[in-house]
Amino acid sequence: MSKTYTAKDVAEHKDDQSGVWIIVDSAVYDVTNFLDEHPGGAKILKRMGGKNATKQFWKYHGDSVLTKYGPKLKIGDLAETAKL
Ligand code: HEM
Repeated sequence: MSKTYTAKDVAEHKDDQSGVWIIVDSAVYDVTNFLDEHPGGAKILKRMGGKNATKQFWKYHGDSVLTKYGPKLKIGDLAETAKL
């Protein structure tokens, strides 16, 4: 079973200390260990830490990016949109 997180949980993870989590669509990703690997750079990703990055994500990437990295980085779903 996948975990669910609230937007508040995600908002508490926005720096090196707490970890960097982002929301894309209804999923939560922990990109803490991906920051230095990100081809678009750590800075732009860090800036979205704790936030809903859906709009920014789809502006720069296609489905294939989530197919490739999603399984590695996804930690759960957003509680508000989780289907029971
Ligand atoms: C789960 C989160 C993310 C993953 C796995 C990811 C992965 C990647 C990958 C694999 C690329 C290389 C280009 C490609 O294959 O399409 C890339 C490029 C890029 N990403 Fe991300 N990214 C993430 C989140 C974000 C976010 C939130 C932003 C913006 C705030 C962002 C901005 C960019 C930019 C600007 C590029 C460079 C595009 C270019 O040079 O044309 N990424 N990212």
